[in-house]
Amino acid sequence: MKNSKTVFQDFIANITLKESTDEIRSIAYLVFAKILRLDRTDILAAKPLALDQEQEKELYTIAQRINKHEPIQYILGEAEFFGRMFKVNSAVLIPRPETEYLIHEILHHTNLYKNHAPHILDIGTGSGCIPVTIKKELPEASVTATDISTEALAIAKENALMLNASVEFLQHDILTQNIPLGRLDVVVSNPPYIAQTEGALMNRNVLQYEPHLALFVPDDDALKFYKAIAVKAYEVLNDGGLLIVEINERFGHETAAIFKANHFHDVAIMKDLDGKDRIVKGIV
Ligand SMILES: C[S@@+](CC[C@H](N)C(=O)[O-])C[C@H]1O[C@@H](n2cnc3c(N)ncnc32)[C@H](O)[C@@H]1O
Repeated sequence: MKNSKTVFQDFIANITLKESTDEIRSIAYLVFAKILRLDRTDILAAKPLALDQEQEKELYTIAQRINKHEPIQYILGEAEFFGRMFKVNSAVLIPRPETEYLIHEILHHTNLYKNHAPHILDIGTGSGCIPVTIKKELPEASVTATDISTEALAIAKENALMLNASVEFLQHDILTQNIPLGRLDVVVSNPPYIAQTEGALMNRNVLQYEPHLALFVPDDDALKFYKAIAVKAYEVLNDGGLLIVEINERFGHETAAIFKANHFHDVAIMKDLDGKDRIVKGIV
């Protein structure tokens, strides 16, 4: 009879990706946790394991999808962000660890609000990972999130429901519409910021599977989201309010200049753990 360890080894033997053994193994652990409810210890313990036909077929199909470079998060329909699992599908960007940095900065800023519950807006919410996390970490906040994509908003709403976070969602185009809200304390956004020509250098798993609406901007106007966000956020932020955005590492200084040109003060560029410019923030 097979055991959990040999089934795991057989699964890995079916993966033909060029990634390192460690990366393939961590993908396989995610698969086994979700599909067979087995963690690393269960697998290493080589427990007797008899798969039924359906499970065998499912593991085979997953291996084929992995071999076609489909991100494991889309295959399993979930991704981790700030310690919580979020549903994802091909209509939403897979939440990235570097985006968690925005959450830390917002929590730090909202510590300043002792006497009133802050109102926070996330523009271009995708899976809803930012507003749902903020609401879970800061339950007294009033949180609104927008996206142009109805498909993305559907997933974001599912996540809010699943994680029991009360967030208001609005379909909204930040490039052509003003922000339809009253006074805000924080505006946050991780907008599309990859120039079309940069796309040519990206990995197949991103390029073929993640939504281009979430990723790309034209080469000749790569900062168009930051320009629109800075103008419109300034109009609706309270005095002392925070605008904070994730950026393309190539455009830290240009994005900071847009903030300054729109009257934000204390404008700062912050680096991620790899030392790359990753966040720009400013105060009204
Ligand atoms: C880089 S993704 C970020 C998703 C999510 N906030 C995250 O950090 O994982 C950018 C999001 O902006 C949305 N978007 C694209 N164009 C937009 C527009 N004109 N107005 C509002 N949202 C837009 C996309 O649908 C996508 O969900």
